[in-house]
Amino acid sequence: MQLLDGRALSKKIEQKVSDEVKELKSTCGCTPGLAVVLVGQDPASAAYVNMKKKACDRVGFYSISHEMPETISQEAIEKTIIGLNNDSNVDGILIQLPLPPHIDTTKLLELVDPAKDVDGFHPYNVGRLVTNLDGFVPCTPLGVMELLHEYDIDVKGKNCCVVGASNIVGKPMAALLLNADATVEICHIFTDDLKKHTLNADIILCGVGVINLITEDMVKDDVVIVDIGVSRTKEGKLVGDVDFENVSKKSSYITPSPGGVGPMTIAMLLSNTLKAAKINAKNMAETKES
Ligand SMILES: Nc1nc2c(c(=O)[nH]1)N[C@@H](CN(C=O)c1ccc(C(=O)N[C@@H](CCC(=O)O)C(=O)O)cc1)CN2
Repeated sequence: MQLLDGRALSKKIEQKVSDEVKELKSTCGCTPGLAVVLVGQDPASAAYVNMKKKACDRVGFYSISHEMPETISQEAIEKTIIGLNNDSNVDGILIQLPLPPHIDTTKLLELVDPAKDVDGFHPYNVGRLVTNLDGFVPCTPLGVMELLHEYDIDVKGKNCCVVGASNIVGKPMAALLLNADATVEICHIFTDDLKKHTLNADIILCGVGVINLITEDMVKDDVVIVDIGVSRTKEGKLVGDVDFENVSKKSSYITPSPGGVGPMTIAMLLSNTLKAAKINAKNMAETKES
């Protein structure tokens, strides 16, 4: 069994982003900028935003966060997003999810300029992903593809079982795998007999947030396991969806959780923001020339 070490790969990607930022600064004087919108007091969301800010600092991005109270109105958040769409210092905009129940999340995601949509949640970018066109791809599934690539795991022709059908993880994960010529099954809360599907899979990618959902008897020998779930036990320990201790014995490759997919999410956010900044810099240079 070999570990898919997301922490190590994320450091490598950060270094590459950092080098490219230096180059961008020296060639055009541009500093990539990321704006984060955080609504409410959810401690996990606040921790993720903090991790994103620190990562921006490490690679030399400009970053700004708009932290808003739980009771903020839809209109006030919309106004903030419109302001960020028009702010030339901001290349990427991210709305930390989930949002409080009184907020219309879809409407806000649709308001983000697709060219600044570094989370890849705007329907424009979702459409480009599904049609296998270049665009912004959600960070977590993009990070999973990078991790598989790093360990030379080719998904072409493989039976991949995606467990979880969320807009952030499951659906874009399935689209990326399909674009890479995998045979893809998506299982979800209404799937009858999950084990029947997982037992048939060469690669299982699970992101539902249910502790020990995937057990040893549900996987075949030499399976590749990508654990995208994050939960906290009663004792406060972070764990994934997979019974790591027992499933790892049957796996060829497996992600630890924490230390697997999570750090890749942040690395891909940096990579997407750099991509947005480079496109902006190129567009600005072309406008100046003409
Ligand atoms: N706007 C978004 N909201 C959310 C996203 C997202 O991609 N965009 N994803 C998740 C949360 N998330 C980033 O926002 C995220 C989750 C986990 C990690 C991570 O590095 N986890 C570490 C453990 C960290 C810890 O010690 O707490 C790991 O797994 O090793 C980073 C980002 C939902 N919302």
